[in-house]
Order: sequence, then structure tokens, then C-alpha cells
Amino acid sequence: MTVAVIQFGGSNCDRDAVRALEYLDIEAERIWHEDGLPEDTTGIMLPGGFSYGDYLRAGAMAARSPIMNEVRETAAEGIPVLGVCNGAQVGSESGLTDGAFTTNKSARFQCEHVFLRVENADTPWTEEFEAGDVIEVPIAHGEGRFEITDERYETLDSEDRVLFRYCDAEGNVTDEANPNGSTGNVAGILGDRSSVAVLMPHPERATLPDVGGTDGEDVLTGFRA
Ligand SMILES: NC(=O)CC[C@H](N)C(=O)O
Repeated sequence: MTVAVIQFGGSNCDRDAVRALEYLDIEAERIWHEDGLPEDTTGIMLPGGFSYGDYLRAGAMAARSPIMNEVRETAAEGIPVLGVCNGAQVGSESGLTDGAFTTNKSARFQCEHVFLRVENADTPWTEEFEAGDVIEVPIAHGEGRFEITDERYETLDSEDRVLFRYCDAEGNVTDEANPNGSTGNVAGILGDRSSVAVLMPHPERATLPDVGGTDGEDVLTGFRA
């Protein structure tokens, strides 16, 4: 069992992701995007970073790498796929999930700790939680504002495909707790199936105890499901 952590030119969280997964006893390997997915791939992580310098739009160019065809096919087979930060942008740009991530309301790069409320606990990424649980994890992005049309947002919401919402420490979903102006305070969403998820915050940066905070652990254990 190996989680393929796909490295594009400009990815910079691939090593952190492998270390975090290995710390959780989940076998993981960095895969250069041109090399294709290994045959024993049992999970796929799209890591954070600045793929292709965020030119055009963050994630837009990496989403056109041929490996993303394999990722889409593998995702459709039910293999877990998790996109984090730039990986969320790549996932969104490649059609794995709905909506788009665009420039933060502040128009600045933001690096801070945020609280997330678990909205759907019936997924591999949240099965250790109950709906309403609050976790603390870091964000570090310039283009993390989730945008979607009202109609598609309602569909997403009614189909329970909102995974996490930004909230305060008590779990209240408020404008003040929304760091980037995301529609509906959305921080993470599901694709067509619950095994496919993208989120802007970084669970792999809240896994190794020495780094600070371990609330991200139970998200990454979704790869064990
Ligand atoms: N940490 C990241 O993955 C950053 C993602 C992207 N480069 C942004 O700034 O929005």
C-alpha cells in the first residue's frame, strides 16, 4: 500500500506530506508527475506549494499534466485522493471537485492558524470525528477563497459535500472566522465520491507533534480507509 504524493515543478509540501504520512505508519512515496502513478498506488495526495509559480491561476498548469488523467481515472475507481492547498487548487482546476479557489479577500498571502468545523463526518477523512467537531490547523495561501455559483453551492451543500467550514474556536461559522472570504466559509469539499476531497488548510502541518498541533492526524488517516 503506497500513497503517491505527486510532485510538480514548484510543489513544496511533498516532503512534509510523506513525513506526516509515514509518522502515521502510512506508506508514502514522492512521485514526479512525469513518471506516472506506481502500480501499487492505494492513495493519492496532491501536496501544497507553488506549482509553476502560480502563473495563470494557482494550480491551473499542474492540472494539465498528463498524470492528472490517471488521477481522475484512479479516483473514479474509489482510491482515496486528497488535495491540500495548492493540491486543492490543482484538484479543483482538474475537475475533481466543483468550484474554484481564487485570490483571498485580503489580496494578501495569509499564513495563520484557523479553526475548522467538521461538516460531514461520514467520509474517510472525517470518520474519526463527529459532525460539529472543531479542529485547529494552519493555512498558508494567497488564493484560497472558495468561489462557486449560488446554485452549485446549494447543490454542494444539499448533497453534504462540504467537508469543513472555517469557524471560531467554539465552532461558530461567522464572517470574522472566515480568513479569506470563501463562499459559505467553505474550507474543504468532496468530489463525486467521499473518497475524493480537497481542502485549503494543511493537515500535514498539524501532524508531527514537534511542529505544533496534531489535529490534522485524523484527516490523513483517511488514507487507511
Ligand atoms: N501553501 C500552498 O500550497 C500555497 C498555494 C498557492 N501557492 C497559494 O498561494 O494560494
